[in-house]
Amino acid sequence: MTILNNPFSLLFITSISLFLFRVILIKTGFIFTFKRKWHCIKDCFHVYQFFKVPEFSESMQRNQLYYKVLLYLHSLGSLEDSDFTNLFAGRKPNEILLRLDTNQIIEDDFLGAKMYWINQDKNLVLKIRKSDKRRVLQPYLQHIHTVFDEFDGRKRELKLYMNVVDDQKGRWRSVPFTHPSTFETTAMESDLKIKVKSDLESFLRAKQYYHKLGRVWKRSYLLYGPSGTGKSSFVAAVANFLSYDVYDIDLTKVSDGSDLKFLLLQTTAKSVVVIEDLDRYLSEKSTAVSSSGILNFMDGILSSSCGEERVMVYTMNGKDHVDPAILRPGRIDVHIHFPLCDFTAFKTLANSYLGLKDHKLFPQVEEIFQNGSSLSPAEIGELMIANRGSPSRALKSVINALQTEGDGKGGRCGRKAVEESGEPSGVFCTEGANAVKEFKKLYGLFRVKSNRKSPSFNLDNDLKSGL
Ligand SMILES: Nc1ncnc2c1ncn2[C@@H]1O[C@H](COP(=O)(O)OP(=O)(O)OP(=O)(O)O)[C@@H](O)[C@H]1O
Ligand SMILES: [Mg+2]
Repeated sequence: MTILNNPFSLLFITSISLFLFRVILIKTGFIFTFKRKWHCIKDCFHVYQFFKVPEFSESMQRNQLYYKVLLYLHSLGSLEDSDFTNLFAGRKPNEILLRLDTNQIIEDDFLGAKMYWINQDKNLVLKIRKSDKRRVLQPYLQHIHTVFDEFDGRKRELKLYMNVVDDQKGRWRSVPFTHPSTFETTAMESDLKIKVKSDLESFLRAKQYYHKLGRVWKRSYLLYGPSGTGKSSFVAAVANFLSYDVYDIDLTKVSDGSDLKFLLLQTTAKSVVVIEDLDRYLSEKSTAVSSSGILNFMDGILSSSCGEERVMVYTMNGKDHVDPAILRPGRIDVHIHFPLCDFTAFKTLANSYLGLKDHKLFPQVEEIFQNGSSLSPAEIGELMIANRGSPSRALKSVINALQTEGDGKGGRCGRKAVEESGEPSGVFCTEGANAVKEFKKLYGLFRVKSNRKSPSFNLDNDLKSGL
């Protein structure tokens, strides 16, 4: 009793009690439970409105807003404070990504209003107080667009989509696209690399031009050449260069022409749509899609929005037995030949695989290449990887392989070339030195014309005039 009569002791005991009470409140879930109950009570006195953002439209086209909102929500700090969320490994080592779970609710504050997002299966639902709606909804959606654009401009996480037969969860499954291939790592003639890059850049700037012409804003490439010459790696390099997603179409999993169009409909803008080994599918008839189905797909005639801002790439081992209708301008704008390895490509490979800029064995290798080559960059790359501990051994094994595998007579050419399919005769000799000459001539014309008009216009003018 004497302690309680002493004001100092009383003050001390009260402070200790308050401190302990605070610790209990913070350390236990009491305060959170209280807050939640309080929210529930407040909810009863407010009228809410719900706005659904579905992943697909009625015509099964992907809803861009859905992806913008999803990306926005993943950028919010409140995701970390959720009761439950998914964790995934990121692209960088030790990177952990937080991902929304089904039915997870995310809170967001905007201009003093509380916004709730509910992640339902294939829908994102915005819950907002009716009294706040008029004031904040429009600016809030605008804010989401701005955040998305900023993020998109900085760096998007690219995705590789593959088509599946089962359509329960849509026709595309995606994984992060992490292919390291770039134009720098691809062994091809440097002139050609520069021209392809500028062709792609000019395509990116040409939206208005395509629209003025009433054409779908897309550019189609044919990559053809023997196996292991870098066609698939080139597709990855294009995607990395443009920061575009990749949609890889497996034609064996497509039931018919309309199914193929449907797949295209479900791709998003800013993407590279690839069909690998098209010649094989066509000749073996290993796909249920008819040639006319392929032609319709290439034309992208379904609607202007389904083919917009796409780069279409078709790969083939050879185009000799392919219906010329498939190769005609408009369907395929640029043809790029991927030949077997030549000395220039060999030097690029030696530099990237072995770190060699020069070596005393190079003249010998060059001499063998002068007679032609029978090995692909993939084969030469493999020899270099296997012997990377000793550059001299690696070069000797390449020399050996070139001498034994090939007849040394240069049966096949060793240069890359690009063609615009608008060439009147439809033919550029892409073999050997001729190919280089023709290619330079072609791009020489590009340059001349681009000096006269804006670059984005010229490529198409060249095509239209049947360059
Ligand atoms: N031109 C090249 N420059 C650098 N690496 C290359 C080149 N060509 C092939 N390679 C290497 O060889 C491997 C196989 O190449 P890729 O898969 O791109 O060939 P491809 O032409 O698509 O073959 P296929 O016709 O069999 O599909 C890859 O690992 C790639 O790194
Ligand atoms: Mg390939």
